[in-house]
Amino acid sequence: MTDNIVWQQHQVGREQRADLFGHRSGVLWFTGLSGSGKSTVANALEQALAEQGFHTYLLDGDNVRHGLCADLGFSAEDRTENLRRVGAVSGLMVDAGLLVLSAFISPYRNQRALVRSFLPEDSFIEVYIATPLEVCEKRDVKGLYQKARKGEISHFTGISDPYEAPEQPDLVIDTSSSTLQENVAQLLQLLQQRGWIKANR
Ligand SMILES: Nc1ncnc2c1ncn2[C@@H]1O[C@H](COP(=O)(O)OS(=O)(=O)O)[C@@H](OP(=O)(O)O)[C@H]1O
Ligand SMILES: Nc1ncnc2c1ncn2[C@@H]1O[C@H](COP(=O)(O)OP(=O)(O)O)[C@@H](O)[C@H]1O
Repeated sequence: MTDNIVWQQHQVGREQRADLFGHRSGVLWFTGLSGSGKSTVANALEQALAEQGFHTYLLDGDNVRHGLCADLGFSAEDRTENLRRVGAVSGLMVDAGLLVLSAFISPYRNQRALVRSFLPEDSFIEVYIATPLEVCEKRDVKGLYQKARKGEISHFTGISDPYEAPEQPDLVIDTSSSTLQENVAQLLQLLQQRGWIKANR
């Protein structure tokens, strides 16, 4: 597909763009079951980062599926295509120098590896939101688990479709046994440890 297309090298690169923002660019990838807390945690972290003047963008499964991926469903093939597009967009945003927060179920290990393949070395942090299925199902914020149990939604992750937990996540968060404030503090600390952001900006 990319035959006869030559990559163009630009003079201003990722590092120069990120330097102008005063932080490193990269992707914080939130994976976990529906209702585990991905969006809530990513949202709260983005708010904390924005308050400190960092340049962020939050990509969220529910939102992306209204536009860029509106043609896709939830078969393994469609999820892979969803995440391929999100991986490519995340790669562009990292090149633009941004701190990207991505909240997608991304249930298969090979799909998360595909996303990683779009990004430069050391610019991907995997955050596993490991809230147990029973808790997510009890929350059932959108009523989707109830529909899945009744067979009204097929391929529902955790009920009628698989979720492959990350083998070596950079951070594990269980939102049923920690507060949002604790989650944000842990994530900020991780970003500082990795040198992506500086404390006391
Ligand atoms: N069958 C099925 N399985 C899982 N989730 C479903 C399904 N149908 C609709 N939804 C809603 O879609 C949101 C997940 O979209 P994602 O793009 O994150 O999924 S994936 O990464 O491509 O697997 C997910 O959002 P979250 O609850 O925020 O995770 C659901 O609201
Ligand atoms: N510590 C916590 N962190 C994040 N969400 C929490 C926490 N405790 C409870 N919740 C609740 O869990 C639900 C998770 O929903 P959401 O963030 O939409 O999950 P997801 O994006 O994974 O589907 C929300 O109703 C949220 O208020």
